[in-house]
Amino acid sequence: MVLDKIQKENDIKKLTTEELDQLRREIRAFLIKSISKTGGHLASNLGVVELTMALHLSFDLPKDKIIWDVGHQSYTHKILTGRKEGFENLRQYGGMSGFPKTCESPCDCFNTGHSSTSISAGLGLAAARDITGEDYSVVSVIGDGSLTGGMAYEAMNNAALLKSNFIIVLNDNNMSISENVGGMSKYLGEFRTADAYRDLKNGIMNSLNKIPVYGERVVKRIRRTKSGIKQLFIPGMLFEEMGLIYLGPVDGNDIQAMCKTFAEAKRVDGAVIVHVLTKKGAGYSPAERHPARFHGAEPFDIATGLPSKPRTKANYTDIFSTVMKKMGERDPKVVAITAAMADGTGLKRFHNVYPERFFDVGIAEQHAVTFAAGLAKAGLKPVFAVYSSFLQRAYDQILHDVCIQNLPVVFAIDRAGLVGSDGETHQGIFDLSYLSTIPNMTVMAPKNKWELSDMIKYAIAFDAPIAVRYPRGEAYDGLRDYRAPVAYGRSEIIYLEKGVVLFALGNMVRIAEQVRNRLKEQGVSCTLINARFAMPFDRECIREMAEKHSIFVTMEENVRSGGFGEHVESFILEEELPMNVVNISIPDCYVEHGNVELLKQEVGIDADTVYRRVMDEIKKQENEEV
Ligand SMILES: Cc1ncc(C[n+]2csc(CCOP(=O)(O)OP(=O)(O)O)c2C)c(N)n1
Ligand SMILES: CC(=O)[C@@H](O)[C@H](O)COP(=O)(O)O
Ligand SMILES: [Mg+2]
Repeated sequence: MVLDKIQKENDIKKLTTEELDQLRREIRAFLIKSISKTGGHLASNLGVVELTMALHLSFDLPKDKIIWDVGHQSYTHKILTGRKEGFENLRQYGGMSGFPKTCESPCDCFNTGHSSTSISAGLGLAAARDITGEDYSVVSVIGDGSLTGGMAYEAMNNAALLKSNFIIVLNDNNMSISENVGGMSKYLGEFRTADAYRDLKNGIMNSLNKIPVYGERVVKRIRRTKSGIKQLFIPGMLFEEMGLIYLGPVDGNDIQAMCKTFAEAKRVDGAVIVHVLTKKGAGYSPAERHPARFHGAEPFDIATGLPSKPRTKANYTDIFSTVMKKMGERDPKVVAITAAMADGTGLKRFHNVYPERFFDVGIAEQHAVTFAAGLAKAGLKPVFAVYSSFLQRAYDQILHDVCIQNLPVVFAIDRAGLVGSDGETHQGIFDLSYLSTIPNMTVMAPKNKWELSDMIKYAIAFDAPIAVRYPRGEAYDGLRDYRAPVAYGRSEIIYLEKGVVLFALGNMVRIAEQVRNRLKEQGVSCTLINARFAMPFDRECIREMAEKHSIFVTMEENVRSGGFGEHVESFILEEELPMNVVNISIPDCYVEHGNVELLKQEVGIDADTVYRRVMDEIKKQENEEV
């Protein structure tokens, strides 16, 4: 196996041309086999095998710096830097991350996970290098999907100004997770179909270049001129007009051609963009045919490409998807927005039925929020479906554009809570904190699948900013009989006793039920309340509980700081209610990748830990009484 010759970075440089050809096949086979077992981002990785090899052949790691945008396509880079063994426990607890991690290897120079950050980070490294007088290349690899994110343009604008030597590799597979969208995607798409035009341009440039002295000057002048000739002959003119040098497009299958272009890019002064054409899923036909399904794949059968463990129960996203379709039918003012996550958020169905009321804005969460504000201002009912961690970057738009004007935008926040294998960049554990402090914002969380449906309907009918947060994965179908109508700021009492109150939010109600059963076995009487609203939480109910309870347990899947429990606790203190508060939440830290149940134990929000903490509090109070 040629792959066995790769033990560390730069080993690839010792291989012959024939061995390189063998290596690309072996890497593909290896990726397909290992991801079929562990799951992971297969399609994007299959597309960049040759591109990654060319980068590793052309640059000197770890001296040179490669920044992978999002980082979901960094698997070949991990293999080429001696981490092949890590794939056995890819994205599992304690195992190798699915994203670049500086703690894993000196060849990972910058952590990523969220999109469109690589050009800014790369430019920062390049500017620092220039100041400190060091000598290394900086390369940011960004996909065409990630190039729909605003930060990428802010960074290119700045790169043109700074004039630092800096290489941007545009990995263009004509796909985001699903179809890429928007003007830039259309612009890049034209390069793909313009083979004849490209050949013509290359032919003319080459012929001119061959004319001694004058030819080269003419080529330079053509590049500089703003005339129509330039428009005709120079692809990537948009980038060149911005002040970046454009090279390409280059065939992302052709290692030699890419190496040649990278060598040319290194000689360029200033920022240069190398446009590489790749194919998502390349080399594995199920992934080529269904790149979106194999973007983030669950374990699958290699022969058929079908999931190894087909899902039997609906998840929260499915429920949201069904309700949105219904609401679209009921109310023609309902419009849906996604930031490049139509599949992941379940809006695909809404799109199929109401294409004219569906907006995929690209990976542009900030724009999505302000765009929703505009739609709401004009009388529509926008629902922005978004993952909790990706909404983080739109904090100011939520505050400045939606909440100050008190506009009725619905935030359907999926992946709220621990998401598992994507790890710290993707855990949705901050939204309660960042939303609850914004005046005019209402925040809800459902205990089960029926309540999610009720809350989405309630939110769409609501006339102010409102968020419904729900977790990744299977929707809870217990507590079906508890379906009191949703009322503003009111909780739902599930069992009313005395002594201990479990005041649980969202999917923590399920855990609270388990805790209560165990407390009952020990003869401890226990009230269970489904909080429903994180903001405004049910103050009236808390006051009432103080009459017959001495222990008040808040339960949430969010960090402690600024979270639900902290707000409730400060209310109890302010009102001097005679109850001791036990705050069950995630400690203020970043939570790594791993199985969600395991992570819950690790951070102390599982049933065992909650039960133990309540029993400790009971004992403490008993001791105080003696
Ligand atoms: C801020 C943010 N929003 C959404 C995502 C989810 N996401 C991950 S990869 C991806 C598509 C990226 O497309 P592209 O950059 O072209 O890479 P490809 O998958 O095609 O290789 C999206 C939307 C993210 N990681 N970060
Ligand atoms: C890399 C990235 O940001 C997405 O692909 C993400 O991994 C999707 O997560 P889900 O699997 O929860 O949809
Ligand atoms: Mg792409």
